Amino acid sequence: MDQNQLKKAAAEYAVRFVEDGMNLGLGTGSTVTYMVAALAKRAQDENMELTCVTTSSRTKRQAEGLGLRVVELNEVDRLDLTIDGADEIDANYQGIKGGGAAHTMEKIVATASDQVIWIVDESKMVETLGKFPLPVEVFDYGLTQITERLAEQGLNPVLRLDENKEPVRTHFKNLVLDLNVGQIADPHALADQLDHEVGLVEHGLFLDMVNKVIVGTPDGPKLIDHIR
Ligand SMILES: O=C[C@H](O)[C@H](O)[C@H](O)COP(=O)(O)O
Repeated sequence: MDQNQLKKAAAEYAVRFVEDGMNLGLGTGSTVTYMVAALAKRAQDENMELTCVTTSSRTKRQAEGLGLRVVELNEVDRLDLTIDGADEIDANYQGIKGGGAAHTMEKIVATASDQVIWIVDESKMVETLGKFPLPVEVFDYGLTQITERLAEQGLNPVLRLDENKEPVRTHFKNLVLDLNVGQIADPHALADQLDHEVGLVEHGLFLDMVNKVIVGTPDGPKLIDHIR
């Protein structure tokens, strides 16, 4: 099975946790694309009433195009469940997200959710975070200075460029620095350090946030439950 088949299997498994009447957070990325397709089908087949909040314009377009009801986050009090992908998950179920530059919206939505499920293929599961560069969203204003400060801390920031060598922009029109930090032995310490960095909008460390992980494996989707 290739990586996309594993992603799809995990994504399709996840929609069983959706219940009629839920307020749902929908993440971003290739795995989420499979999930949104499966969700829309289930909602239609079972005539479910769902209210969805999206974490990118890509997901919004797809969800609305498939007939799901999408509202702004400010229009709901809480979300019952958010289903999202991840770039790396360690042995303690801490994650790195933001490979698609959507981590700021994703973190706000995850924080507003009672339950969070991550759907990944098995290549994303690691012992220790850090092989995947850690994304941080920053303003244009003060880019030179924040880049230098992060470099001084040994975090090796690299401005993310697209295929045309233009800077990647987030939903909020900000920039992304990818930090090449190597093995992140203490994710909480690094998150704390980044949380105190002036001009840093949000980083891609998602700590103590996930309740269930669904891992696509060649033997079928594996559910890791009761994480917190
Ligand atoms: O910014 C993007 C998100 O954090 C994605 O959830 C993450 O990059 C995983 O994406 P994919 O499912 O495409 O591997």
